[in-house]
Amino acid sequence: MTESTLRYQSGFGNEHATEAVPGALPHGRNSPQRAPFELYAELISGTAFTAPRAENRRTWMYRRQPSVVTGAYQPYDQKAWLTGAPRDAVMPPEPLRWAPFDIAAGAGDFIDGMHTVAANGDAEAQSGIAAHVYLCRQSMQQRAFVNADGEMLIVPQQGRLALTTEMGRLDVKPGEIVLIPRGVLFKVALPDGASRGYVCENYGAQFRLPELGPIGSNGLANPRDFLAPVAAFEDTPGEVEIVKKFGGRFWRSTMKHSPFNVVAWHGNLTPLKYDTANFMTIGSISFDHPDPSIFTVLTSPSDTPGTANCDFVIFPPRWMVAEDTFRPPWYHRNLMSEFMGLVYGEYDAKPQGFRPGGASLHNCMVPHGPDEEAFEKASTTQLTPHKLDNTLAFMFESRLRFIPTRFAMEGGALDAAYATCWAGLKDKFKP
Ligand SMILES: O=C(O)Cc1cc(O)ccc1O
Ligand SMILES: [Fe+2]
Repeated sequence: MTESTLRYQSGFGNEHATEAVPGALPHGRNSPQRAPFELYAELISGTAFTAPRAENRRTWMYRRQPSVVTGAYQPYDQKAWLTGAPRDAVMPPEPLRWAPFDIAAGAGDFIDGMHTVAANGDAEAQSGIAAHVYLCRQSMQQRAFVNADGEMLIVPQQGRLALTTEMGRLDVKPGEIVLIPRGVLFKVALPDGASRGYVCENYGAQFRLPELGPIGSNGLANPRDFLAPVAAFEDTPGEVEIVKKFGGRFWRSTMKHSPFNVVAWHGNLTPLKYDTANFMTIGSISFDHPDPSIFTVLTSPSDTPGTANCDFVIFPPRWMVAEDTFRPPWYHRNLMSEFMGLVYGEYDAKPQGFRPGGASLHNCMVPHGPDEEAFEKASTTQLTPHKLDNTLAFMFESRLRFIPTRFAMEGGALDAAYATCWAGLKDKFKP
C-alpha cells in the first residue's frame, strides 16, 4: 500500500454530513417518506435518546439495504477474547510485566487474533474495560465484525491497519489510534502483513476529551485533530460473514451482500482516528513533575466525578527541563490501576525491561516506579534540558482492578523476574 490518500472530516463529536453519491442525503428531515435514490434510512444511537446534548451521539445512515437483512446467528468460536472480570481467576498482588507478545502466535485475522491480557468490570453493567493485544497476519476478507459490548480503542504497535467501516474508510499506522463506536460494523485489512497492537474495549461511558481546567481552551488532544471518514460503500459481490460480539459471546451470520453499503450519512457517532504526534504535551517548566493525568488523551468517566472508568494516557516525545528534580515517575502506588503498553522506543522509568509490543500491569495500591538503572541515572545525571525522543508509551488507567487472563499468566510472555528490577535499590541512608 502506498501512503494513504483517504479523505477525512475533522472534529471530535462534530456533526458531519457526507455523501458518496451527491444527492443521497435527504435535506430538512431525517426520515422522508422515500429517501433519495430508494435508499433505506437507518439510525444508530450510541447513547440513550435522552443523554445530555453534549454527550449525545447518533448517526443517520442512508443505505442500500438495512442492517436487519442478515441470516440467523450461530455460535462462533473465539476463546481468547474474554469479557469483564473473570470471577474465578487469581489476581496476583504484585507488579506484572510481559515481554512482547509473539505475533507468530496469531495465525488469523483481527477477530481471531484478539487475545485478552487483562479485564475488569462487567459489560452487562456497562462498566469496566478489557485490555487486549491483537496478533494477526491475515486481512479480514468477506468478513465484518461488530461489537455490541463496547467501543474499541485500537492502538497499532506494528503494521498499518486499513479499516473499512459503515461510515467509510480509515488508514491508521503505529503512532495513530482509532476509536470504533459500539455497534458500528468494521473490517480490518493488513497492508503490511503481520500486525500487532493493543485494544481497549470500553464497556462504560464513551471516551471523550478531558476537561482542561486551568489549562484553558487549547492543548492536550485538540478536537480538530480527530478525523472521521467520509461516506464510502462497497460493490464487491459475494456473501459476507458477520461476526458479532454480544454479551461476551461470539456469533456469526451471513449477509448476501456487503454490510458496507452506506451511501450517505450524517451525525456525530463515527469512527475517529487521531495521530498522537498532534498531542500538545504539557509538563513542568520549573521543578517536580505533575501527575500523569496531564497526558490524558481521552477519558471514559464513571459515576464518580474525577474517578475514571478509563483514562487513555500517552507518554509521547517531550522535553524534560525541570530543575533539581528526579525526572522519571516517582515511586508510587495509586488507587487507580494501570495497564501500560509501549508502541515504540524506551520508557524512561524502565529503559530495558519494558519493550515495544509488551505490557505491564500495576493494579490498585501495587507499589512500582523506576527500575534500579533508571533510578541511578536520574538521581546522578547533570540536569540539562533533555529531549525524550523516539518514545511512545501509553496507559489504560482504570478505577477497577484488572484481572489477568490465562493467556497472560501462562501464555509464555510473563516476565517472571520483573520484581528483580528493583532488588538492587539498597538502603543508602547516611544520617
Ligand atoms: O507508573 C508509571 O510509569 C506511570 C506514571 C507516570 C508518572 O509520571 C506518574 C505516575 C505514574 O503512574
Ligand atoms: Fe504508575
